[in-house]
Amino acid sequence: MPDTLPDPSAGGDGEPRAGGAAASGPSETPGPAGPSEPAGPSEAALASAAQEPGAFSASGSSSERAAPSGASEPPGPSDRPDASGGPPGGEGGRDRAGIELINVTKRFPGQRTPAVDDVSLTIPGGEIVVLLGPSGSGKTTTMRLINRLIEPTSGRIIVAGREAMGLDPNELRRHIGYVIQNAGLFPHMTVGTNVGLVPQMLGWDKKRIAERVDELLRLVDLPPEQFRDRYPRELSGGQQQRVGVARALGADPPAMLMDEPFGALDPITRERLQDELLQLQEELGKTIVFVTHDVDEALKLGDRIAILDKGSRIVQYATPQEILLNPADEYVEQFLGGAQAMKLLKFSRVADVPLQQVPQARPEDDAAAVRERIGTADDSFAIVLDGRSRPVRWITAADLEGVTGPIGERGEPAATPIRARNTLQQALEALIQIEHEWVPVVGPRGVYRGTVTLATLQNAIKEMKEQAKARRRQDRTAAP
Ligand SMILES: Nc1ncnc2c1ncn2[C@@H]1O[C@H](COP(=O)(O)OP(=O)(O)OP(=O)(O)O)[C@@H](O)[C@H]1O
Repeated sequence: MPDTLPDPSAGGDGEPRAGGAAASGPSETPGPAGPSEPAGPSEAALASAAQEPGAFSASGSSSERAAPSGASEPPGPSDRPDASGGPPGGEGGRDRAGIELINVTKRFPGQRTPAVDDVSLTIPGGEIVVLLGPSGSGKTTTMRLINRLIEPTSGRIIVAGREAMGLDPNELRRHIGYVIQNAGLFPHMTVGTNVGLVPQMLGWDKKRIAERVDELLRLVDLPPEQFRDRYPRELSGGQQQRVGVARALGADPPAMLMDEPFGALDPITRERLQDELLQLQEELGKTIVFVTHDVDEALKLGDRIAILDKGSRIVQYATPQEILLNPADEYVEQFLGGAQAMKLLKFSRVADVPLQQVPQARPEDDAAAVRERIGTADDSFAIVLDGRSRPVRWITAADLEGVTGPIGERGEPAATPIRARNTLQQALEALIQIEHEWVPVVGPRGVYRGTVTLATLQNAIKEMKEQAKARRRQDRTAAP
């Protein structure tokens, strides 16, 4: 490993970056030091420096996207885990690898206005929070403050219950993966070496690194045997970006900062990578801060979105649904660009609406008992689940006429399920395409969650509109 490595992330988007860790111009905080690590490599690589897997990880490696509680307020400081200290992965930090900014200001030398001006923001553990704002609003600066590539002028940052300022910057970055536009891969290293960089910095042995590299490449859908020995220039933009994500996940950090990771990709690749990120998140449940200019990307990916104005001033911080139904002001409306009703369908998730619950059955269940569960209504049925609670068939009372003993393989095959993270628009498309009037909904590992019908969608939209109307009335009453 050479002593000094070039910094592919510096000026990746053509602009000099604050605290860019170019080989000759490291970040404001010193780069990690260690016997086996390079001096001054890419900030992306360094910022995603490693940790022992799971040492700091959110409990439960999978989390369904959090259904909004209806309240637009994020959890307040009192909801966060212990901010007073304790080891990473200790009681306070393990549950929720949340991030909190408290009155954070960053004023660059010689600048009249702060790039980040007294910002307070709570990023709940296991969620994707999108920072959406125009160019120069301070999104990147905010990200770099979180992993201490730059230091705040004032204010506090809490990461997984610990004061960031009290942590060694290198230790902090071991808990936070960092993905940037154009991936920031080292061009002279193979894909495998790029992805294994962080475990290598941690001093893992060769076999363990090789296994982890292959595992990560598979995770981002790049078959290791095809991709591990290629160089970044031999990959498409989308593939490079996937490698960037794999590298950031190197040592399973509980949190990831993603700064316009898909900004340079064509729309189709971009959509595909967004879908992959959501799928990955369903399994991994990371705390992700994601920066974008693109409102559709924000609505699609964000569990919550912070809409920023100059100085990272938060104009609105709420779920996508809440923002669409109740934009805080004209600035937010302008950002949304109209067509909110369609966007509601396009970006609200099945997980966000109440699902219909129908009787359930297992192949080994007694026919008479299932018939009783189904009842007598003509359109009644039970959904049959397999041993891993996945929907496989549906069965009516008529199918069980005269049957004794277990229901076995009776009934019709269930429609291909949709996922709880799918949008209402996708649910509508699925309902239009299939013969039945309902479609099963599944969560992680295909586990059954409920069913969706046209009526479910209609009621959900009606309910959302009524909630928004009630809130507007409340706002008008509260206005002086
Ligand atoms: N190192 C620096 N020195 C001085 N000013 C800086 C520095 N880095 C950023 N700024 C300024 O801080 C403000 C916020 O920049 P930042 O890069 O955080 O914005 P952004 O919202 O990420 O923009 P973009 O979407 O264009 O990347 C800008 O006015 C920028 O010029």
